[in-house]
Amino acid sequence: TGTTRPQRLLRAVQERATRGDSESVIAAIDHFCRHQEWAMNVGDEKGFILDSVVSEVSPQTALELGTYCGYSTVRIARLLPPGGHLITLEFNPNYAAVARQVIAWAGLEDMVQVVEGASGDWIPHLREHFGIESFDFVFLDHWKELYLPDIKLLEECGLLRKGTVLLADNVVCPGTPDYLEYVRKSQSYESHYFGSHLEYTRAEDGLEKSVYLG
Ligand SMILES: O=C(NCCO)c1cc(-c2ccc(F)cc2)cc(O)c1O
Ligand SMILES: [Mg+2]
Repeated sequence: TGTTRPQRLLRAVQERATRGDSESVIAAIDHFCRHQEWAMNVGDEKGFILDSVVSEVSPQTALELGTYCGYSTVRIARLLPPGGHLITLEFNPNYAAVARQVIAWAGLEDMVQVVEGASGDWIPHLREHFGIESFDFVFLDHWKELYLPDIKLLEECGLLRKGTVLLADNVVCPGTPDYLEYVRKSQSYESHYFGSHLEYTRAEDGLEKSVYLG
C-alpha cells in the first residue's frame, strides 16, 4: 500500500507548481521525472515537437487518446485558440483521477473533458455525446496496439476530415509497427517522422505526424 507513482507526481505538482500557471505544472512534472521517478509522460523534448504541431494546427476540436497524468493534456490545452476544446480518453480510473487534479492545478479544466473508459467503446459515441462534428487534431498516446484499430474506427465514424492532423507518440519505443506501416502506405495519409528520444532518456523514440487526406 502507500502512494502510487501518479499520486507522487501529483504531490510534486501541488508542492512545486503555482495554481493556474500551466508552464510551472509542466516544469514540475519534468523535474519530478528527471530527478525523482521516471514516468511515461511525453516529456520535454517530444513535448516541444507536440507544442509546435498544436500551434500550427490551432485546433478548435482536439482528441487525446491516453491521458495518464495529464502532462500532454496540459501541453495541448495551454496552446488551444479561444473556443478550442480538448477531449481526452483514459481507460485507467486511477490515472484519470490524478489527471483531473493536474489539469485543474494548471487552470485548464474549462477547455478539457477527461472521459473514463475504453477508447473503442467511446469513439462511436463522441459525436452524439459531445456534439463533435470532426476533430482538427488527434494525439495518440495510449496502448500502442490500439493506435491502428482506433484510427480506423475514427475514419469509419466520420470523425476525421480533410486536413485532420494525427500525432502519434512512441512510434519507435515501445513502437507501433502496424500503425506506422498503415499511415505510411495509405493513400489517405501524408506522414512525416519527427525523430527524438524516449522521455527523460537517451533511447531513440519519435513522433509520427499524419495528415488525413479524406
Ligand atoms: O504504455 C504507454 N502509454 C499508454 C499507457 O497509458 C507508454 C509506455 C512507455 C514506455 C514504458 C516502458 C518503457 F521501458 C519504455 C517506454 C512510454 C510512453 O510514452 C507511453 O505512452
Ligand atoms: Mg507516450
